[in-house]
Amino acid sequence: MIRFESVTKRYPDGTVAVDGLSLEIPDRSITVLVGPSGCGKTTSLRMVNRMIEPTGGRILLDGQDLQQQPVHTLRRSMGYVIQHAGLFPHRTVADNIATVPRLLGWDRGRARSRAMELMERVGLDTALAKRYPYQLSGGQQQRVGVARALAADPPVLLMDEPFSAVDPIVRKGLQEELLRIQQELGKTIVFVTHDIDEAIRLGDMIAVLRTGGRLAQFAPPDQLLSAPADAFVEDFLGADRGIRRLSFFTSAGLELSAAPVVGADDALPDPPAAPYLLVVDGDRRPLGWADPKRRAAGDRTLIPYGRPFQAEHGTLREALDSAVLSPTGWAIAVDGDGRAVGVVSQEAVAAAIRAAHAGQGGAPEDAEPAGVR
Ligand SMILES: Nc1ncnc2c1ncn2[C@@H]1O[C@H](COP(=O)(O)OP(=O)(O)OP(=O)(O)O)[C@@H](O)[C@H]1O
Repeated sequence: MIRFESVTKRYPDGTVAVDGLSLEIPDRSITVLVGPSGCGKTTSLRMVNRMIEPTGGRILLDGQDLQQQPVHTLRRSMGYVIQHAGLFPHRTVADNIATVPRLLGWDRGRARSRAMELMERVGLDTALAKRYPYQLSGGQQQRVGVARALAADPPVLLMDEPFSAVDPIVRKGLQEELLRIQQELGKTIVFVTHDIDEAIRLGDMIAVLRTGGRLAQFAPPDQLLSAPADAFVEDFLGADRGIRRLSFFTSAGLELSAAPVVGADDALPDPPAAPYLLVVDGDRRPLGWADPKRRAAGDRTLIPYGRPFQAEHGTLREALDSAVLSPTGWAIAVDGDGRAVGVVSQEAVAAAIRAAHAGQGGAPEDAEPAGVR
């Protein structure tokens, strides 16, 4: 565990970048430091690998004061990833990744096979091994940066805005990759970002810092969203925190109704069983909604269904989004293969949200308001 004890950093010009920071960073999880520009995130992170020394307080790693540990041993136990990856421009991808193993005295062959293994782990085609950093996209460079940081299998990974320089889609891919790698490797990751959405997405714990390097709140993302400590944190979280919090509730408990389903080429039942009928293909994948009134007038166009949600592995946020996007007001639930397994109304999603907020942790069995039962 990494423990900050009343850590202060005052730069020689008098700037107090970090002010009495106390924090316990749990092992084998992702802790995000987030806050506005200049609030001391980078300074805090760099004090962990002693690129910057505190001017007050101390930092302990597994109970040992960092000051007591030789800097080079410490740095080798901590991978470090920065914005723009910071790769060595004149070294190939494989040589970049193998930097620390080579420093540790591994022979060339072993370091190289480790580099190949890590390229696969971070989702890079090993055919890129002989390229130079300038021959890669920004996202690929960041992956190399992550692979390089993981090369000597350090228990701690320090990441300073590692995904900030890439576009939102690449960034999402990198975030997913990091979560996947973390599931496999279980590192102690300290991650700096100024983006609260990234913090919520990645963090097991989130430390919100305010200008002057003071801790505003330290909490898991769900708790941060449900109970911001003060107006500063609330403001920093943004206006739609209620909606974002729904990402932490599963959709698995939503009671699905069996939609009146028809095949693409089928005639509609007469009389129709519902105001709208869900039209599916031969594999039960949704195609759209049929409106019996339109059909009667000879119009066979389907009403678009928006975006279905995953019945078992989705969230209430996705179910709500799905219901809101659907012109019929019904969200379509699908299984892992995209096959329709049922539908749920906006009202039922709303009831599930009320129940979740009432502390029931999921969706109610029926559409009754939570307080009634
Ligand atoms: N070497 C230095 N000398 C003087 N002041 C510094 C030095 N490095 C950083 N600072 C100041 O310390 C404060 C914290 O800087 P730091 O880089 O830790 O913030 P940050 O939260 O990472 O910011 P950003 O999100 O903009 O990267 C800022 O006011 C910054 O100007």
